[in-house]
Amino acid sequence: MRSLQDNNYRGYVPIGKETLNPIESKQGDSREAYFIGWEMSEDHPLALKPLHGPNQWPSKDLLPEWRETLETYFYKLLEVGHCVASLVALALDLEADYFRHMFMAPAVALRPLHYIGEISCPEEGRFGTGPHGDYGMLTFLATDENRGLQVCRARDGEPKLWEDVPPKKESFIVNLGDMLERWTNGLFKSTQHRVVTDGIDRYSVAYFYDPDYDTVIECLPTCHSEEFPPNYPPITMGDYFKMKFTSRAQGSSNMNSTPI
Ligand SMILES: O=C(O)CCC(=O)C(=O)O
Ligand SMILES: [Fe+2]
Repeated sequence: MRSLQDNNYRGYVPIGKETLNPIESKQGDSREAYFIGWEMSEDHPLALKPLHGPNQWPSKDLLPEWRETLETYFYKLLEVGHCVASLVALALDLEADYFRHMFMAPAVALRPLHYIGEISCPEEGRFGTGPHGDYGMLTFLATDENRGLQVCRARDGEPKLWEDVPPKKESFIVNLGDMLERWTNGLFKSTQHRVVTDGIDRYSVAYFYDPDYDTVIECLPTCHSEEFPPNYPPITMGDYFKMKFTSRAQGSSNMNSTPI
């Protein structure tokens, strides 16, 4: 297929091709996805960086309104992301626009997802989406009325307790990502989540609100003190993503645990 996912992770990902948690999954996640990011021509200076470049669009004959619909959603959600990031900043005793300069040409991603209606079985390693934490700052999830999403609050507990997140019309489910955990020195925890499906097709749309590629993710000034020094070394957004993609390709789990 012409729109198959490219090196910048843009385009179509067939059913079972992606495995978010290679340790716990015995097969690829039973979903298909389509990734779009910030639209950028090939000759744009930023397009030299990983994750950046043109999106892959199916032909207009095939899906006449696909591009316009997704682009409208993409840029509207970017505004929503900026608003919620301001609230996060205020909650952390920072200026409302604290994060804004980190989102000038951000590596945000929009991902419509279709779950194929398999019956998931976590004990046998069959998931709609394997257990993981999202890598960036915030994720805005819109889902249809079918259940599937679960979160684990006590991520270091054994056995892990997974709770259903009931779908709610006209609302977003907001997940906190790994970067927010690193920025806040563990005060905000990256939401560990997974999708288990029960034989019914399910649709969701994930929007990953993630900063510019070169943003350094380091402990925020209001989140450390002498008794509570930074737990995580600084890392750029780009290097963090590279690290996560590499460890996923090498078969590591994407579940986070509290650093000791
Ligand atoms: O489909 C969902 O509800 C969640 C998807 C998800 O967690 C992801 O793609 O990272
Ligand atoms: Fe996720």
